[in-house]
Amino acid sequence: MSISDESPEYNKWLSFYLLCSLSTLLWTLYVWQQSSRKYRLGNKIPGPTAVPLFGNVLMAIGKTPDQFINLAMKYSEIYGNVVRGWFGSKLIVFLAEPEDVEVILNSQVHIDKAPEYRFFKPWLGEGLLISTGQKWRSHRKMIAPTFHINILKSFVDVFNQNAKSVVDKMRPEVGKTFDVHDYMSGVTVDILLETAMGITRKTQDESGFDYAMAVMKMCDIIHQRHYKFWLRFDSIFKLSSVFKKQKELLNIIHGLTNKVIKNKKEIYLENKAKGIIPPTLAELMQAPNIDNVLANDSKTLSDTVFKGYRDDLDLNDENDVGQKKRLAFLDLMIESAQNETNKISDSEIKEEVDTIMFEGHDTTAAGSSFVLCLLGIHQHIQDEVYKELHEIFGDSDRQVTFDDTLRMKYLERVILESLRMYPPVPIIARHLNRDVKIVTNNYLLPAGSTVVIGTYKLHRNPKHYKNPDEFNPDNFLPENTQNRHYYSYIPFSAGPRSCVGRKYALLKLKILLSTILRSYRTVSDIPEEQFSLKADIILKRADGFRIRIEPRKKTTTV
Ligand code: HEM
Repeated sequence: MSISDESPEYNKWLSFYLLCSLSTLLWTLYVWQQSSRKYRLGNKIPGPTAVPLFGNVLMAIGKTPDQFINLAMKYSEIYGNVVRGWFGSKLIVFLAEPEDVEVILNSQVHIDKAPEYRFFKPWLGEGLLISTGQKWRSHRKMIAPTFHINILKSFVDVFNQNAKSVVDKMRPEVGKTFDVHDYMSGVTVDILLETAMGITRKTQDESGFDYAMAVMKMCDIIHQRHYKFWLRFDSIFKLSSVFKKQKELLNIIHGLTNKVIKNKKEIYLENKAKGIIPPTLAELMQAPNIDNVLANDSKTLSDTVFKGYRDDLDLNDENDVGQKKRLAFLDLMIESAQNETNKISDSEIKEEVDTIMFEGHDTTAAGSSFVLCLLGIHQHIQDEVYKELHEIFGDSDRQVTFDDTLRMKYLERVILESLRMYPPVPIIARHLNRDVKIVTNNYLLPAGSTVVIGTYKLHRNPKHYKNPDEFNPDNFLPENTQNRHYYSYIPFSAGPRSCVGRKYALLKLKILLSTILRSYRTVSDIPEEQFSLKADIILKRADGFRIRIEPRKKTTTV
C-alpha cells in the first residue's frame, strides 16, 4: 500500500519528522550552548533551574514590580549573595557581598552600564548616567566641579525657600492621612528647576509644571519597559500606545530644556557684550592653596561614612576657594562651553541637564518620603531628631544655614539609616567587557555578562548590620561605622561612577526634612513589615507613602 502525498497519513508522518528534526536541532543547540565557556562558567554559580533557550526569563513574565521584588528576595534567600540567572542566553549575575561589589564598582574598567539603560537613551541621550568611555570621562570631569561645595552652599537659600513653601502647601493635610510622596516629588522638581536650570519660581510658567509631570510619567514608561517583557523589543514598543505617549512627553521635556538653554545662552552673550561675566568653573577649580582643605568641623558625618571610596567629589572640595555667586548647573555648563574651558555642544548640555533632572528627582523624593514614614512609625527616634533641632533653632522659625546642617548629626544618621533600609536605587547594573574574578569562591564572571548589584540586599547583610531589618540610626555612630566594610553601604553607588549629586542630595535632604519636622510631627500607623515595596526604577512603596501630620507647638519668629 502506498501513501499519497495528499493523504492525512502522509501529513501526519511529515509533521512527526519535522517535529523530531526541530527537537533534535534545538537539543543539539542546547548541548552545544551548555558546553560553551560562558555556560560552563555561569553554571558554576548557584541559581534557579533554567529552561532551554528561555533560561529563567519565564519566571519573570507577568510579574508586577512588587511581585518581582519578592521573587528576587526569595531567590537570594535560597541561593545566597551570588546568584546567576539566564535571560535567554544572557548571563546575569546578582551580587550582594561587599567584597565582590568592590571588585566591580572600584574598577576603572567595568564602567559600562547594562544594556537595559538604553531605554533612557531617547530621553537622556548620552548624558552622564549612560555614556561611557572617553565621553563619560570628559563629561564627568566637567560636571563633578559644578557640584563643588561652594556651589552647593549657594543653593541653601533655594532649598530653604522651597522647604518653607512645601510646609505651607502641606498645611491643609493636617489631621488627614495622605501620600507625602506627592509633596516631596513636587518640591524636588521645583528645586531642581531652579538649581539645575536656573528657572526660578517667579519665571516659571505652566511649562515648569508640565515638565515636572512629564518627567514623572517618563520614569513610569521606562519602568514599564523593564518589567513588561514585550516592550523591551524596540520593534514592538514602537507599535504600542506607550511609544506615542513617550513621544509627547519627550516633546515637553526637550522643548523646555532647549528653550531654557537658548534663552540662557542669549542672556550670557548679552551680558558678555556688556562686560558682565559670571565666575568661571576654572576659577572654582584654581585653588590658591591645595592644602586649603575643608576644616574638620565642617565635615559631615557622611563625609566620614563615604571616605572609604573617596571619589572626585572629595577632590573638588579640597579646592575650596570661598563662596561664589549662585549659578545653576546649566549656567556653569554654558559658561564653560563659551569660554572654551570645555568642549561641549548645546545638545550635550541638554543631555546633561536632562540627566540631572532625572537623577536628582525621584531619588530624593523617595528618600525623603521614606524618612518621614519611618519617623512616623518610630516616634522615639523622631523625638530625638526634634530635640536636636530644638537645640539648634530653639523656638525660632528662622531659615537653616549651612553651619546648622553640620550640627544635624542625629538627623544625618536617620537619613543614612533610611537610605540603608530603603535605598532609592535598589539595583545597579554593569555590562562586563572583560572577564572578572570575584572574591566569593573565586568565581570567574565571563565578559559579555551583566552584573546586577543588589543594594537593598547588600544593606541588610547580618554580617555587617546586627539587626539588619531594624531601623536604628545608631548603625551610623562612628564606633559602628569605623570597622564596617565600605562597600556594605552604597546608596550612592561608589567608585568612579558614584553619584555626582551625593553632597547636593544630603544637604537638600537635611534642609527639607529639618524644616518639615520643625513644623510638623509625622505619624504613621503602618509598620514596616506591612510596607509593600516596588522597584519602580526607584524603590518606592506600592501602597503609597501614607502619613498623618500634626502641627508642632507654635514658633515665634526671630
Ligand atoms: C538620595 C538621593 C540620591 C541617590 C540615592 C542617588 C543614587 C545614585 C546612584 C546609586 C547612582 C549610580 C547609578 C548607576 O550606576 O546605575 C547615581 C548616579 C548619578 N546621580 Fe544620583 N542619587 C541621588 C541624588 C542625585 C541628585 C540630587 C543628583 C543631581 C542633582 C544626582 C545625579 C546623578 C548623576 C548625574 C549620576 C550619574 C553619575 C555617573 O555615572 O557618572 N543624583 N545616583
